[in-house]
Amino acid sequence: MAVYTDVSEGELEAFLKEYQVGDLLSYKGIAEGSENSNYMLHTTKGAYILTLYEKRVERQDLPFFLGLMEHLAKKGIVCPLPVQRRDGQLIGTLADRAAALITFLEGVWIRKPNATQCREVGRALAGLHLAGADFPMSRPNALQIEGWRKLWAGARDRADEVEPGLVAEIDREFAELERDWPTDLPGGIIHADLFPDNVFFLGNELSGLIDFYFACNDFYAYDLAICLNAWCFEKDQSYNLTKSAALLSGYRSVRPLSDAEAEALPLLARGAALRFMLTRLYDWLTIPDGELVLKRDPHEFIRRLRFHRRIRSTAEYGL
Ligand SMILES: Nc1ncnc2c1ncn2[C@@H]1O[C@H](COP(=O)(O)OP(=O)(O)OP(=O)(O)O)[C@@H](O)[C@H]1O
Ligand SMILES: N[C@@H](CCO)C(=O)O
Repeated sequence: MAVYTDVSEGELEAFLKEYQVGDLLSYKGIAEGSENSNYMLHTTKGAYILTLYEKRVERQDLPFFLGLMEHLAKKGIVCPLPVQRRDGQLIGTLADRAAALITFLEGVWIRKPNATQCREVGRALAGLHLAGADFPMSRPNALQIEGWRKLWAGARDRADEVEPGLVAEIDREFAELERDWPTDLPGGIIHADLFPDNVFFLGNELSGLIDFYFACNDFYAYDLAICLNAWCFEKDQSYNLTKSAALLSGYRSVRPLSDAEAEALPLLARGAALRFMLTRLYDWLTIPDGELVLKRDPHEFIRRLRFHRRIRSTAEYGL
């Protein structure tokens, strides 16, 4: 999260009158994260997270995201619950943005996850895939190859400033991914952004999943490939095979992977690395410095992309 939009106390109090959450005691912006504006609220009834949806979230998609959280929570996945307004709606408007209140989850996200925690994440991801299978709504993935192309079009002119030679490398990558991207793997609802900062733990026990604002319908194995990118690289960008093997075995203990899914992992992981490189690159080049917004480094994902390109067998992921 981040704070792109400031909210005054008066505006917030008026907004909260639409809910049965008591009176406002305190609120503060959460600097962490990069997509939406988030505030931590304390009211006389408890703690809540207020989210104001920013550029990558379309208002028309909110019923999908919030409905999905309700659906998953009912199925036993620990995730925030959207709070209903007095009129029964889940979405309001604050400071000219679509806004929602969600329940606060206990736990912390882990800066340096261990293999046991990676196994838990694999299990939770598979659990989410199974629990989402009967969710009645669907949403195409806006960040598939076509969406990546749009981001690239907005960043390509200046990409060589970030790293010389990047334009030619990424153009080649697009050509290969477009040629080889699978078309018929098992799919359904995926989280699509299950990074360490979106998973809370209490010790080694996973205590909740947050941030469903990229959730969509896509291949399950693509979600797994996102997690390999997000959880298994160390700070020096080396790949931690122990964590990777743990994450994959955790996943497979809940939902088996077909041979076709396993074989597709290196390519899907390249696509996932490219996707996160591109959103980061775009933000890197377009968000002014000095905002209360975390600008994430695209270089990490350039290196991860190169790693996956060199993979010749899924054994290199510990599968
Ligand atoms: N339901 C919740 N309970 C407790 N803390 C929360 C909750 N939702 C968000 N947070 C806090 O806000 C931070 C950012 O939230 P979130 O990851 O949803 O934001 P984002 O801008 O969408 O970020 P990202 O860059 O990961 O997409 C979290 O790391 C956490 O500290
Ligand atoms: N998890 C993403 C941010 C949301 O797109 C990243 O680390 O780049």
